[in-house]
Amino acid sequence: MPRAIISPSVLASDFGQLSAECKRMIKGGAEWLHMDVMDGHFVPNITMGAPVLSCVHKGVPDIFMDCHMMVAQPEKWVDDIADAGGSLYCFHIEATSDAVSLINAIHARNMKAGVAISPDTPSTAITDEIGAVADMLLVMTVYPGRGGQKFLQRCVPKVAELRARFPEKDIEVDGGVGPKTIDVCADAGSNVIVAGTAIFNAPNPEDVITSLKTTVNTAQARFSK
Ligand SMILES: O=C(CO)[C@@H](O)[C@H](O)COP(=O)(O)O
Repeated sequence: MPRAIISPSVLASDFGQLSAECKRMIKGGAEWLHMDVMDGHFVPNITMGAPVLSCVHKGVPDIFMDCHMMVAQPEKWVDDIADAGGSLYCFHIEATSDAVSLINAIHARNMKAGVAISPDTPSTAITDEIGAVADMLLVMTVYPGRGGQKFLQRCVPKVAELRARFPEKDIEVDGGVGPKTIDVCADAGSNVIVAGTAIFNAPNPEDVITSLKTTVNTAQARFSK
């Protein structure tokens, strides 16, 4: 049964205090930290790249960096992100023509490989062949590019479709996810939860982390029956 994993999106955090914010999230129960890498090409925004991730990794060596590569040429950054301490390299299927080779290259650098789909991409773009070799599948529930957007409920059936085909994989949702939207995500079968605004803007982030985790674990227990 895939376990619940909460991956706070640091995009909503205080960027000047990244390492401290990551430590605070880990102390609050987060297993992963979601690092939004945006290149200004694949998405109309620029955030951070390997040099910043490397600094965070030096400050928090045990961190699991869930690197969401919103970049136009995902093949280009595998070595840099691995050298920076990335744990999972998640690329967009829309940005590559050979997902299986890219997954092999990511694995060759000892990172887990994730495959993301944007809201207008069908879940079937993740073919059985691609899904079989990927470690994680990411269904975006907002258009990639910035935090704080409204959750797109119409993306949720894609989670259910992927969960039916890949019962043992990690399936992540990202965008507008929080206490008000977690139920539909968990019921559809998502077990890795990215939340930015809902966690970082909460008076008690650790309470939100605990509540998201409980909802997901309860839903996953139903799946395993
Ligand atoms: O990658 C993205 C958006 O591009 C996400 O990771 C968001 O940054 C999540 O933030 P919230 O929607 O939870 O505020």
